[in-house]
This record gives sequence, structure tokens and C-alpha cells, in this order.
Amino acid sequence: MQLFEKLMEYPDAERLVLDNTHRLPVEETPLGEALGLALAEDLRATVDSPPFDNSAVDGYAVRSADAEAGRTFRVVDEAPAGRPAEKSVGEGEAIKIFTGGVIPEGADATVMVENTSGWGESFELKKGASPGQNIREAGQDTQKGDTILRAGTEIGAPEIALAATQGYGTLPVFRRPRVVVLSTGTELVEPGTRDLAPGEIFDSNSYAIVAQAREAGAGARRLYAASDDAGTLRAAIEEALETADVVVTSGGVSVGEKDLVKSTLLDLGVEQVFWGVKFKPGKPLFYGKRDETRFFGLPGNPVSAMVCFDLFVRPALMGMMGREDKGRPRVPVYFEEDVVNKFGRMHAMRVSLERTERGWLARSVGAQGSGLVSSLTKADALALIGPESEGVSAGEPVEAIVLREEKLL
Ligand SMILES: Nc1nc2c(c(=O)[nH]1)N[C@H]1C(S)=C(S)[C@@H](COP(=O)(O)OP(=O)(O)OC[C@H]3O[C@@H](n4cnc5c(N)ncnc54)[C@H](O)[C@@H]3O)O[C@H]1N2
Ligand code: MOO
Repeated sequence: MQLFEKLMEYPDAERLVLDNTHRLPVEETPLGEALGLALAEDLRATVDSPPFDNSAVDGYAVRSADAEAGRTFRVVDEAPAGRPAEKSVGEGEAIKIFTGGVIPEGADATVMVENTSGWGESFELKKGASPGQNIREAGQDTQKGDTILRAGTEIGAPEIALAATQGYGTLPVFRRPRVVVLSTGTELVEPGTRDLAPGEIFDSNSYAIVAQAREAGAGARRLYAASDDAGTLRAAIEEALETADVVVTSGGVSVGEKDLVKSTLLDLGVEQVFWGVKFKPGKPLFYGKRDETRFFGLPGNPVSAMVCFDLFVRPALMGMMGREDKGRPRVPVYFEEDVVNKFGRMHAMRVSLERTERGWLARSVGAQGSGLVSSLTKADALALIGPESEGVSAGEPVEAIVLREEKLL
């Protein structure tokens, strides 16, 4: 069994992951499936939007020159949304119009029905109208040929709406990475299937990792939990390889005799980029590549698996999708007391955050064991307590990676 040689410094490992990540190919993706992806090209307006002058209200289209309070108008036609009127508006005439209806020939204003005597074949105007009143002009929103979205923009709901106004049925985006998640460990039991026998635990990592991958915008699926047996593991990894851009395993990556993930990957021709990081939680992290596929061997300890996903896998997935905002936001924080780092590795300490006059105050969420899943539900950020120092003094600034971005609002 191979032991760790020299552990890699955390920033070097972070950089190596990104340096060995490539953008996935550009694909014309249906509008409804583009959420969270990044545009590969600038997008231009194909039409003026709105395409025609239209009414902002339900009421009547009139000539503003005639529109004095107290005057009576004759209704000669109607213009609901989607069906332009056939007639034009002459002096003393009006056309019944609804919101979104095309402004008829001759009219230059619309009046709300509330400012008239009501719906009918004729009506009396209660309030005068000015030219252009309640008219939404053609091209007010976008004009044909304008660049409406820049390459690199992340597609959210407003971008989908804007592209749809221009008739785009698909968008040129970097393809969504396909992540296959495989948890390993003979002790693992599928949640919801049966009670635990002695020595067993429920498989929480594969569910957590799939959720994190989807949060990052990737497509992700779980494979079954594979037992710590070389044949089973090899078959599972081969199955994952059929569809995956990124294979993420959990467990079996440390130095125990049952830790077979690394040797199995190497047997399958995966090239090791690094194994072992001077980082807690997540010392045994493995990163490798084979052709276009990338492999992350996350440690089995649930907190280590989730923290390593956030700090290493998430930026890689975002890079593959062409997203500019690859990492979590980082802010300087301080502690009220001295904090000791006794691990000899960079400690990503789970902390809560509170905004104070001096900046962000960090407090440890409590015990920092790598198996304490509940601690992650209380953490707002990971404070990076460096390996070279043995800790930080009260009030000293420290960089923290913010996990709950809503905290910063
Ligand atoms: N002699 C040494 N032992 C260990 C070292 C070391 O340097 N020398 N490093 C420790 C560190 S740090 C970590 S982290 C763990 C990681 O080990 P593995 O990646 O091999 O993980 P396992 O041993 O398979 O599991 C660790 C722990 O996590 C539980 N686990 C595993 N999979 C799941 C899952 N899918 N859901 C929930 N929990 C899971 C597993 O039962 C173990 O309790 O190694 C240390 N040891
Ligand atoms: O570094 Mo391991 O990740 O303690 O827990």
C-alpha cells in the first residue's frame, strides 16, 4: 500500500485542478434547458421588441388632438392583442383597444377605460389625453441587431426571457458537464431501504455530491455504492466512464488496505495529477485525468467530501461550463479569540458569520471533526487558517470562503 509522499500545498492543488480543466464543446441547447449555462457567443437581437407600437392599457385608441375632457367619441372598431383593427381612427372616432393591441392608423394615444364613461358603442372622455400617452413604442426594449447578451453571461431566468423575445429556440452554450458519482465502502447502506446492521452506516456522500454538482449547474447522477472490492470497484468505474465528463468517487482514497480507488483508477489508465493535499478536511484528495475525462477521488469522511467538492470540483465544473464566476466569494474575517491550528495543514474551519462594525466576525460552529455532517448545516463559511502559522490572533484578518452567499446581502 502506497503512503503519501509530499502533500501538495492547497493553492497549488487548486491551481492544478483549473489548469487541467477545459471548456466543454459549444452546443446549441434548447432554451428551456440552458439555465445555469454560459453563453459561448454574443447574442444579437433578431427583431425590434416590441415589434409594433402597442397599447399599455385596456381602453380606447384616439387622436390626442380630439381628446378633450367632456367630448363624446364614436367607437368604429376594436383591436385586441394579436388582431390589429381593420379601420383607422378619424376625427371624433375611437377604436376599442386592449393591452398589447396594435395602435391603429390615425391614433396617437390611448385612454384607460376608467377615464371614460365605460365600454359601449360610444363614450364620453372624462380626462384629456396627450400625444403618445399609454403607447409602448416599437423597439423600446431592444432593436434588431443590438448585442443583447455578451459571451460568458450566465443564463438565468431574465436571460431566458430576453432570448425568447427574440425568437431564439436554442442558445449557443458550453455543454453542461455530466458528472457520475460513485460512493465506495462495504459499510454503506442505501437510505430508506432497511435498518443498519452492526458496523454499517447510510450512504450520505453520494446524495450530497449529486446535490452539490447540480447546485453548481452540472448534470449529475448516482451510481450504486460499490463495496471495497477491486473487481466491483473496477466495474463501477468502467460503467461511470461510459457517460461521464467527470467521475467523482467518495471514500477508499487514503492509505488503508481497503483503499483501492486510486490503484483502480491508475490501473484503468488514469494519470494522477495529484494525491494528498496539505489541507483539512481532505488530506487524501485525488485528482486525475484520462483523455477528456476528469477524476476526483474525494475522501470518505462526509465533511471532507463536501468541502473538497466545494473547493476543487465546483470550480472545475464551472470552468467546463465557461462560467466566469468559478469560485465562491471570499471575504476577510476576524475572530474574537486566538485560534490554534494544530493540524500542520491549511485548516478550512467551519464558521458562522456575523456582520459587525469591524467587518465579518467568524465563530467556529463547534467541533471540527470530518464526520460531523450537522456542523455543515450551521456553517456560513470556511475560514482558511494557514499551514505556515500555527493559528491566528484575535482580531487578525483571515480569508474565508463564503458558502452561504445570501449572508453577504
Ligand atoms: N493512516 C492514516 N489513516 C488515515 C489518514 C492518513 O493520512 N493516514 N487520513 C485520514 C483522513 S484525513 C481522511 S479524510 C480519511 C479518508 O479516508 P478514505 O477516503 O479512504 O475514506 P474511507 O476510509 O473510505 O471512509 C472514511 C469515513 O467516511 C465514512 N464514509 C465513507 N463513505 C461514506 C459515504 N458514502 N457516506 C457516509 N459516510 C461515508 C466511512 O464509513 C469512514 O468512517 O482517512 C483518514 N485515515
Ligand atoms: O483531512 Mo481528513 O479530511 O480529516 O478529514
